Amino acid sequence: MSIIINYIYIMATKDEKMDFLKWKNNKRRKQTQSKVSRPIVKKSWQIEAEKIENLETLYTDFDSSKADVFEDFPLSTKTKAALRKHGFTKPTAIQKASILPALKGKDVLGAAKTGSGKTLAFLIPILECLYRHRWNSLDGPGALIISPTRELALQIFEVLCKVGCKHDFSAGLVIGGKDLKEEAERVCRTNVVVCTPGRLLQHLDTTSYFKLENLKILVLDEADRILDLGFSTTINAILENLPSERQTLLFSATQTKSVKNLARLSLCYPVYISVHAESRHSTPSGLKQRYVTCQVSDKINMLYSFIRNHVKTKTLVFVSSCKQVQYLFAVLCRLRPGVPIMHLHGRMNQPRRMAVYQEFCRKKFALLVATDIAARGLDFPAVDWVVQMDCPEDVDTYIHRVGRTARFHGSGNALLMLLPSEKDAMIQQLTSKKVPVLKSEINIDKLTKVDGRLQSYCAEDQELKEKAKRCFVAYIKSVHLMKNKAIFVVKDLPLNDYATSLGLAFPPRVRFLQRSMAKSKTASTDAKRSIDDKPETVKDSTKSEKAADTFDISDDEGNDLFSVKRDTTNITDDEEEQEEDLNLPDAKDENKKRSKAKEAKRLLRKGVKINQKITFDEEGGVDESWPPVEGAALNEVESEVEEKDAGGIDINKAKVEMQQRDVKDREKHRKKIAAKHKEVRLKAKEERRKAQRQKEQNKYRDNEDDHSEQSYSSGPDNDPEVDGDNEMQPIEVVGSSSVEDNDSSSPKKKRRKIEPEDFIKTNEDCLANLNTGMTLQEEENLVLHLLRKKQ
Ligand SMILES: Nc1ncnc2c1ncn2[C@@H]1O[C@H](COP(=O)(O)OP(=O)(O)OP(=O)(O)O)[C@@H](O)[C@H]1O
Repeated sequence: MSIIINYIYIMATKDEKMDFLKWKNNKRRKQTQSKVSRPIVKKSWQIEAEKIENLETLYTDFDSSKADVFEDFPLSTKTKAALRKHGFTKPTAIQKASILPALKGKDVLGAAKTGSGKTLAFLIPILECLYRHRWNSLDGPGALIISPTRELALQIFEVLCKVGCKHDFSAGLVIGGKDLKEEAERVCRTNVVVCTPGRLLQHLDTTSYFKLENLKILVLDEADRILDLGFSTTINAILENLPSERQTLLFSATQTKSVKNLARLSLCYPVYISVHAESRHSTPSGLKQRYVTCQVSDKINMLYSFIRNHVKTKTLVFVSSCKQVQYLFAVLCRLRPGVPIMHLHGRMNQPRRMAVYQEFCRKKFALLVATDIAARGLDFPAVDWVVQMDCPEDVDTYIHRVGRTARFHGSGNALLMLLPSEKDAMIQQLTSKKVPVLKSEINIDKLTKVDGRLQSYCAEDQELKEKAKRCFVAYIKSVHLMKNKAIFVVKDLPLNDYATSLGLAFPPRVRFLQRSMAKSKTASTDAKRSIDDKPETVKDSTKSEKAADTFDISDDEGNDLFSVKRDTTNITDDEEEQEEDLNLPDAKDENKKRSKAKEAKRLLRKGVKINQKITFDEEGGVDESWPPVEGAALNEVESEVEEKDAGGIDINKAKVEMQQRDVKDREKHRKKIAAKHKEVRLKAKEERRKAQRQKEQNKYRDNEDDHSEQSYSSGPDNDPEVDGDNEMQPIEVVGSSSVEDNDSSSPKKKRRKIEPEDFIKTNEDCLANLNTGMTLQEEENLVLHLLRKKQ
């Protein structure tokens, strides 16, 4: 091309050359001009990289104490936009203090009062961390948030969806009660995993392709709870799967400072941030706290009276165990105090739990009875009252429970019911931890008493009675297992009164308690003996006694996520059930049993017959009666003896009687079944026989003309068409199986398998039809004659 241009240039005239040079210069000038003015178009990733670089430089110069709004924070535009969108404009104290160190990549231990916005304090650094690392779905899990309960995990997930709505990360909720396989497929592609410890470990164990080796940031919400004994094995197993080079954030209203716990997390120069450490109280300022002292037997009356006086409020009631929740919920539903009643505990199935949680969030006025699964972290909107029917395990539990109200600058009320035995020690502990709780006096006489109604409910509803029994045992068990023996003294509980207040006539027997009391008795006598022998051993034996009473578990009975913190090895579930079922006579109950016997006598005198059922057979005779006549007679005799003894039910006698009745009943039942089977069998045979007869008659008619001989030998047993001579043949043939065997050539004979019953019937039928009109003697002679002839 250039050769051609050069050739043209040589050949061109001077003017032409001048023009060409002009044109060339002009073009060059324009080209250089356009190059200067055109802006450099950068790729989006380049812009993003620059922004991230700028953000990181801002971290060093930023003073969070001077920043009043999120807009001032060195955050990505996407995070800021989402915060704006959801109305989060001003950061709270904990957010101000902890976001910056977390952005800088430091390990943070954050502590602040309940409802002070700790969730955002860890969610914002998570989003920024992944944004800085330019994380995407192909990178898998980059952040992990562990929560102690499913409800709290769901709540965190919902807030994450709000503040992360402008980012492109994927987030997943990994909690129990869902399809594991389906979850496994998604969890590997999830960038931010919000989970409960048990479910996460399940995935780490079973989902082969789920790996956390790229994890950048780990968050433990309610860290002290997650790091306590209840979760220790699960958390240790999870930590083994995490990379050692990661950032760790721990948040709680009651933060752990246990070096042992923190050492497990291998924190790197952690920053401890406690924004309310210097404040006067450890609970929110808008929270009014009161306590009342009452007997355990007055608790339900007090709760009912409270509800009746606070119908237009949203109330959360805490009790110690699932079984107490179940019973309270059942009776409150029956009592209809005029407010929607809900319940939440760990033994409910997952969809139900979630439904209750969401419904209570939505409701304006409602009452939720719950165990401590609702104590931590849950942000139910506008709760007016928190009522603690049972004394919490410790002050931390108290702080979390009451923290469900008066959240985020709001106000609320808390009421704590204390037994006289619990009061002093608990109040002293609360005061020492800066919890301002005031005493309230209650006029017990003015309470609305519901125990009478509960007793009648229990009498008419066996299921409710069982619930009451379980509630009783569960409460005693929870008190027995509490760590702090200065507060929780099970032997001071008035068991009889408590049982009556639940609607039970007698307190169910709590066997583990009796055993443990017997143990402590022997321990104390041993100690006495050792005092006499060696004074220096006293200390040790008292210690061992205390150790026997001291247990080491948490109270989340029934919550599959909360594993037990206390040592329940001495009390098995089976035992508990037995204890609930058996109400064996006690020396103490002697009087009550006697009065029951008297009551029975009174009924007999009046002629009241209880639960009598008589069934008549077809002839009008008595087929069945309840109670059985023999049994009733037996009872009468026994009741006389019992009256003499006046000592309640004799279990051994009752057992023997029950066994005898059982044998009789089984025999009767067997006979009935056998008779029924026989009837069915006979019916079937009759039908078969009829069908066969019909078939053979038809065949006989068809072949009658052509093969008369054959017809006789194989013909019907009782064919009415056959004549005198031939009538005898079928009897022999049918009766003799050998004939059938020998004459294998005849297909007709083979077809029918003759049963012995058939034979009897057939012969009878044949004989009935073969009326020759001769005498028996004549017939015999004829038969003999024919046989001889045949031979
Ligand atoms: N900066 C903010 N601006 C407005 N509202 C906020 C802000 N931060 C948090 N909140 C609101 O405050 C309430 C309590 O927040 P959050 O649940 O995070 O408290 P918490 O400290 O984690 O409580 P707990 O100790 O009980 O777990 C929530 O309803 C939340 O939406």
